[in-house]
Amino acid sequence: MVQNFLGYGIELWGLMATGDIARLFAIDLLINPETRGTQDIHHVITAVASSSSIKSAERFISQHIAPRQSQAIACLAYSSYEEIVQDANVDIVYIASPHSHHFQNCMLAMEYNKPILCEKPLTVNANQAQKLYETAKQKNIFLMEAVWTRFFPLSIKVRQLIQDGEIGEVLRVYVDNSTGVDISKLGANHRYLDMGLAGGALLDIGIYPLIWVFQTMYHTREKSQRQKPSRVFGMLTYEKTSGTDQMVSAVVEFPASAPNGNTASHGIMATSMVLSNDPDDSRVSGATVRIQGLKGEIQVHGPVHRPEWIRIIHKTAKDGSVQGYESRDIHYDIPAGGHGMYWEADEAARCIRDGKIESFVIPWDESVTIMQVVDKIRAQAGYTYPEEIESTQYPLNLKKRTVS
Ligand SMILES: NC(=O)C1=CN([C@@H]2O[C@H](COP(=O)(O)OP(=O)(O)OC[C@H]3O[C@@H](n4cnc5c(N)ncnc54)[C@H](OP(=O)(O)O)[C@@H]3O)[C@@H](O)[C@H]2O)C=CC1
Ligand SMILES: O=C1OC[C@@H](O)[C@H](O)[C@H]1O
Repeated sequence: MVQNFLGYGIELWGLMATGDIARLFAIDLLINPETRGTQDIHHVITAVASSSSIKSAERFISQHIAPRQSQAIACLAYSSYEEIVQDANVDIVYIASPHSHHFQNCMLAMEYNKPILCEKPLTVNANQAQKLYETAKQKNIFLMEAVWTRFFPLSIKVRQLIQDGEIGEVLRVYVDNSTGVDISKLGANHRYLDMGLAGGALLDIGIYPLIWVFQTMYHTREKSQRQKPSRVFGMLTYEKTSGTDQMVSAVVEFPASAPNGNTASHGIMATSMVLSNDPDDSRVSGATVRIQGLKGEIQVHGPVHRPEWIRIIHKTAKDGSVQGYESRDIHYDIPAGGHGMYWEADEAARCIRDGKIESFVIPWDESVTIMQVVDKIRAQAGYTYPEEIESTQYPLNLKKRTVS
């Protein structure tokens, strides 16, 4: 990271892949950080790599970067991921390939000691995640899973409320992330429907309910008090043509918390690609996340991955008996017309500036534990992906993008 004359740390980003989320991330990165109150970090994009063609990288730069970044800053186009990880003018790579490829792409970046922010889910399974974090530790390289929702001010507030005891001990969390995609309109090789790209609901959108379950029931405890799930029960249905998973329901049980917990707690998650938790797009279908404690409830409204507002409901008590309820709402803005991805980028940049290799907000062991839950749900359904994308061998040549 270089320092400018005003004392800002300037993070030089290289983007690996040129798909949908890379575009949203690039636009967010180049929004003036002061619009969200960030005074210590600036981001610039110095390189973009496409595994399919140099044209794709060049087009991405001219459409999404050039209009937003000073022409004085050179942004190079590369036609391979191998080139971008060797660019000395890149402080950190953002990996935005399909999740099937994250393990190989992260290993490649670490071969050249490049710090990484890698899109969710970090990998296809827990063994791959474990191997990545072990490699990062051994080589002293920053590695963070891009679970952007956890960096929203709304999420930070929810975690703080729970830690402050606002709703008492949390016994149950319900989360439904069902996005209502019209699968018939997707091309046959869309990543959602491609087993070779680790398609399906669980890894793509089911990961968010688990992110919520863990950030409310696990991460809110002191590190020494965090206990791994005692049991996981899951069910899964398949999309008939592609064989990818389409709908998943699961219960994650956490053991009673020592020393003051009195009972086990349940994280209940549902996800579906074809059903929707907001069927008429009206935002009036109710809370998508409900965090239920002995003294009240926190409800989260809006998309599970990009939440908008919360309602805090308290039991009011007098002389030990419940008298009624009171509630208050807090609405959150995503400043400057952004998508909300800049907060995770700020965190990654600060970690690198401060010499950290792991973010406290999504610690490595928690990221692996979440993937272990995913593995358990998949194992109960006997749901596996092609061997090469489940593998922890590196290097392996995986399927390339087909450009039509
Ligand atoms: N945080 C969030 O809100 C979101 C996160 N995601 C995550 O980001 C990742 C990418 O998703 P998204 O951008 O929607 O996907 P896209 O299909 O739009 O883009 C993926 C890109 O990855 C590259 N790629 C490398 N190998 C392949 C391959 N074999 N087949 C297809 N593409 C390949 C391509 O770029 P190139 O040819 O230039 O190398 C392609 O454009 C996923 O892991 C997903 O879970 C997705 C959406 C939202
Ligand atoms: O992370 C995501 O969030 C939004 C979804 O539409 C997308 O498929 C998924 O990858």
